[in-house]
Amino acid sequence: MALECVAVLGWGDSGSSASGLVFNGVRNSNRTPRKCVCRGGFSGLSGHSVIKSADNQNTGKSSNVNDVPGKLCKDLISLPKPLTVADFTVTPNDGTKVRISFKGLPGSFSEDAALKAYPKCETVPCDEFEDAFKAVELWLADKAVLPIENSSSGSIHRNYDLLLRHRLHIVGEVQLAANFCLLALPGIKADQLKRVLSHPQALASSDIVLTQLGVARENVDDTASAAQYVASNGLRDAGAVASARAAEIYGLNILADRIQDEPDNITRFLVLARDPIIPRTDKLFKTSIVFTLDEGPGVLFKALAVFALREINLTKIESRPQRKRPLRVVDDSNNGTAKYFDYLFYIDFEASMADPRAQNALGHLQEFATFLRVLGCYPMDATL
Ligand SMILES: O=C(O)C(=O)C[C@]1(C(=O)O)C=C[C@@H](O)C=C1
Repeated sequence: MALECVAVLGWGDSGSSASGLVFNGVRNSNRTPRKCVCRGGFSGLSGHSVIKSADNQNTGKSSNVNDVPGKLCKDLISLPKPLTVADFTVTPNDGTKVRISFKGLPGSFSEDAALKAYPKCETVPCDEFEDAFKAVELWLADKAVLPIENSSSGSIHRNYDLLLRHRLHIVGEVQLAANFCLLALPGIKADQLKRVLSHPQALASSDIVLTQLGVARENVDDTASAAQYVASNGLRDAGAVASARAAEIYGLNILADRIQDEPDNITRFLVLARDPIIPRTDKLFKTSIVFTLDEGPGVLFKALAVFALREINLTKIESRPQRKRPLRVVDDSNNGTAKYFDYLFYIDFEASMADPRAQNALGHLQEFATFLRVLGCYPMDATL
């Protein structure tokens, strides 16, 4: 019995950070000459592989430089080295740039969140939230950073729905305090402005200042798009609510800083990736799940009790209609048949999936949930 080695190496992800080993297999085979299929600059497998010279490939004789007197290989250094255990570790933060997709233009707060999580990253702006998901699924980006909730305007429902429709995993969260600035073309004063453009959340959060100015408000897709629009169209009667970084990128002046009504306007973003991370217990982890329940009195109470019983703190609960099953038909002996809206419940709780309490709670929930999916288990962001 001979050994056949097949190594498929060099895991490229569209020129970005992750480069490492995808698969490395050594298997037994009854067939003769042993094939080494190597890609991406490596060849050879520790221990077992034999590199053949061109001369003896047809004869099937073994090739060992020690068998060929006086013909010692001159460029031993250039020969491929056997893999070591270090080759099996993919290190995305080794200086090569991790690519992060986000919705918006450069200078948006979502890009700030991506840069907070990965300061050296290369950001990948996307038109829509769904494009940011797809960019990761299609390996155009390594991760996506998307807003999920805001301290003043609440949940970003679109992203809850997309989490379920796509199969990415939550691998992190980022809390970002957005500082809204009023921007305009250089030389323009605040009292010259007739309208102000921005993301609806930024406009709503800057209500006091905008009301004082008496300007009309115009919604655009993101704060940086507002700045870009004012700048590229040379609008002298329009301002933008956006970040100081957007002012710099698009060449606008900051007329007023910190114009948000609430001093702390915090947005929580999720970091999504193709693969989950390994849950740990040596630091604070959070787990996000989504589930559905049967109809009946106290079922949601029972679902929440699986966490309360184990002293697991819940940090967020959200319900969304089930699009594919919008109504549930229930028998009602008095009035015939009743119809109820059917919901998906999203819960974030403070425990790692490596913690037996979390495993038991989910095992318990699974006994009566009609559907349950773990969206991700990730380190908590306690910084601002
Ligand atoms: O418009 C932006 O700059 C965004 O990144 C989007 C967004 C949001 O979706 O809520 C994110 C955070 C800010 O508070 C305002 C807007």
